[in-house]
Amino acid sequence: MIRIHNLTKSFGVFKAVDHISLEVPQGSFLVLVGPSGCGKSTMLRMLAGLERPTSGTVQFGSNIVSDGDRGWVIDPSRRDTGLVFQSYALWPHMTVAGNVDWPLKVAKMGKAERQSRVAEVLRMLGIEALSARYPNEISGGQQQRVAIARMIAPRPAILLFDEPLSNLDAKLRVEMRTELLRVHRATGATSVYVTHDQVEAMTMATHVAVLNNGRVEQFGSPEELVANPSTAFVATFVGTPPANLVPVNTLPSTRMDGLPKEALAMYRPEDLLAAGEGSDDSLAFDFAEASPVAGRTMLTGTRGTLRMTAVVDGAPRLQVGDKVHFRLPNMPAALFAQSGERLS
Ligand SMILES: Nc1ncnc2c1ncn2[C@@H]1O[C@H](COP(=O)(O)OP(=O)(O)OP(=O)(O)O)[C@@H](O)[C@H]1O
Repeated sequence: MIRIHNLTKSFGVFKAVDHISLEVPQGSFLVLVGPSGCGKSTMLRMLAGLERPTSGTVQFGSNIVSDGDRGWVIDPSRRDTGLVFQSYALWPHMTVAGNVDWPLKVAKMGKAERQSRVAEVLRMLGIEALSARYPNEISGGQQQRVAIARMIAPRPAILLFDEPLSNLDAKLRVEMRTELLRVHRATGATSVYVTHDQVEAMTMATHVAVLNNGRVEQFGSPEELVANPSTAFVATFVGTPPANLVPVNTLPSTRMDGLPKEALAMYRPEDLLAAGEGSDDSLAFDFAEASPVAGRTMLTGTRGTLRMTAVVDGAPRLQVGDKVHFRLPNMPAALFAQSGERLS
């Protein structure tokens, strides 16, 4: 179990992490997701013991491992955590096996036991054939596997990942997601994974915390966040593609009835229809792009700073310069205040 209570980290007057509280049970895969600068890495560094909280506590199982109010932090090497960064940070002068063996040596494990554990984790990551190579003799994806093997070798109870896949190409990234989840399950550890990529978050997590400006916008399962976003930020951040928000006062009059004029209306891409001609229940946008997705078409239009995306069957044939008319359902899926809070 990981319990984070009122965790805050200030740099001068700036709060990078601002009173965050959340808890996940053992074996969870918690993803911290949000835009650049929202405080994800600072959170992870506090979990790793690399950064002292300004206030609040971090608890792993029954142990408090960081206490900002009392001003103490258990050393990173004594927290039973493993850490993998975006840059793999392998030791260039050591072979693959040497890199994986190193933390076991530091832990003073006996030689025979070390050998068998190194072989076991290399096998688990499918890199046993590379054991005698040096880091500069293997690919980026293979280096990332070595970094993961090195992290799990000492059997830490908590695995911490900071954007571990962002240096890999798109195809490898998708493969490594599955691989990482397999390793996570095989170890029985609790994982915390930082990413700015909501697709990664939604596909991997048991629990997601969407961060924005150092605060948790919403904490829940991927399904909950998509089905029931509690803020406008979450509504337009998660989902493939994310939901659309339109100011109520720009809706066609047939769709505005009974809605508060100042609010933002949320429409899901799959609830819209697209046409080349306008009607009294449609909104006109400048056609921007269309792409095939799983036998359907994803269509996007822009109007000033507004963007609208629909996923439809039978899309009209459009070219840049054409108008696309999105037909709206009777009621929006949700309403948000201009400030972002959910109204209904
Ligand atoms: N040592 C520091 N001194 C001052 N400000 C810092 C320090 N470390 C981080 N910050 C600030 O705290 C905020 C959060 O940083 P953090 O690295 O946690 O963000 P992030 O969400 O991980 O972003 P990214 O995805 O770009 O890595 C940023 O505005 C950053 O500039």
